[in-house]
Amino acid sequence: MPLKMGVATVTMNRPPVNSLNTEHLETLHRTFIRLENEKCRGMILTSSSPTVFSAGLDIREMYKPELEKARKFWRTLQDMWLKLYSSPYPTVAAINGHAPAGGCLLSLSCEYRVIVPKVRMGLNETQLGIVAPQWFQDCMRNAIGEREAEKALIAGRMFSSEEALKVGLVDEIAQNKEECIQKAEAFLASQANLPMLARKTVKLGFRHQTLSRLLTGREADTKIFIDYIFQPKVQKGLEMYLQSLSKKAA
Ligand SMILES: CC/C=C\C/C=C\C/C=C\C/C=C/C(=O)SCCNC(=O)CCNC(=O)[C@H](O)C(C)(C)COP(=O)(O)OP(=O)(O)OC[C@H]1O[C@@H](n2cnc3c(N)ncnc32)[C@H](O)[C@@H]1OP(=O)(O)O
Repeated sequence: MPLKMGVATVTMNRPPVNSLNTEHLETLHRTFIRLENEKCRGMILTSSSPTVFSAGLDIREMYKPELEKARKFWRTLQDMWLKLYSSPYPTVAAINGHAPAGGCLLSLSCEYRVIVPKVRMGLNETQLGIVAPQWFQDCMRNAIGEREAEKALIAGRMFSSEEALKVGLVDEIAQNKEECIQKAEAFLASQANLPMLARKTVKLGFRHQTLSRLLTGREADTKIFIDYIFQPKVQKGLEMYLQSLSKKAA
């Protein structure tokens, strides 16, 4: 995590697709805490993969899990997201590859998004037979508005880079990762002279409702997750999805 002029670039590096298991989520969470403690001036979130930003939650954490491990997984996801979404420093996602589901959530939790061409992003959970949790949905709604979010979430729509720009899911398209990072740096530079306290206060004001919805209902949210994924038909769906992903690789 190099810090250049107080700006950190956090590069996810969990091959092959940066899927988010408990350990990876813990690493991200610790990183965001550290950045806050070190009074970081801005953060760029990106990926070491040439084709994938993040494939979202690691489906193997939800497929036939032990109960306590599944609970820990979900709480760690909540912790990571609460830290990122409420970060006092400016955040940009340099989306240099596909960003389905939890990968899309990571980018939506940043303040500004730059994407490369020919990749896809969105909350596709419905297509997997699972449901994007309320706080995932809130992040999408906050980015693109009620009507577009409702349509996208019901369909589990994956947007192309161009569609994402058109609907406001991202702020800019860059030609490649290098340009993506340049544009991310330019956004952070544009924020650098703003008084930090005022900036942070306005940001948290906008995000307060979404944050408190989870903060006041964390246990209930965990229970909803556990009850949902332990249903036999949901497990069957996850099994088939995992098989389809493996078949694709074969
Ligand atoms: C009322 C209800 C309320 C509460 C909610 C209840 C439940 C909902 C809970 C949570 C919400 C879920 C959020 C998620 O994030 S679920 C994950 C969704 N992700 C996806 O659908 C992406 C799947 N992956 C892909 O589409 C492609 O892999 C991708 C486009 C990202 C990259 O393609 P590429 O061709 O480069 O790689 P692959 O050959 O497909 O994959 C390589 C390797 O990685 C494995 N893989 C891929 N994605 C995942 C994943 N998300 N988790 C685990 N493993 C993954 C894939 O199987 C291959 O493995 P192997 O065959 O062993 O090489």
